[in-house]
Amino acid sequence: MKQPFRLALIAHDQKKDDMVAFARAYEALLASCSIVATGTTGGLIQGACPSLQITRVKSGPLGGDQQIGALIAEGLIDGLIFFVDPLSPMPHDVDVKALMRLGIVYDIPMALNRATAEVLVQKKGLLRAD
Ligand SMILES: O=C(CO)COP(=O)(O)O
Repeated sequence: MKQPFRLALIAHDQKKDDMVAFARAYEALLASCSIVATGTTGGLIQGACPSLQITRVKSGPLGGDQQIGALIAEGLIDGLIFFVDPLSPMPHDVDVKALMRLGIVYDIPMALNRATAEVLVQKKGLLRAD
């Protein structure tokens, strides 16, 4: 049986509206995924897209980015969509960098803006490698 694509979704505060709009636009495709999200992002997406199965970890500044990084290191995430705010300083900037670093180390598809996220969901088709 085909295993669901394990997708992590994260958005910084200034990008949350964009993430919710993205999730609504692709709700039917995302519904086939097993989604993990940071706390606030996950709550907003869940409210807008009731059909999605979302597991929420902690909020980013409280360790959520690190939790998702640990899932990547364990081989439990197939792709990351992280709408990053490039214009605001973040208290947890080191966590954000560490998460992106692990995405590179483990070579998972990692979209940091909507244009790339669209390519990921449309072209890659959210298919697992295994
Ligand atoms: O801060 C974040 C990512 O760095 C996101 O966390 P929240 O989804 O809890 O706002």
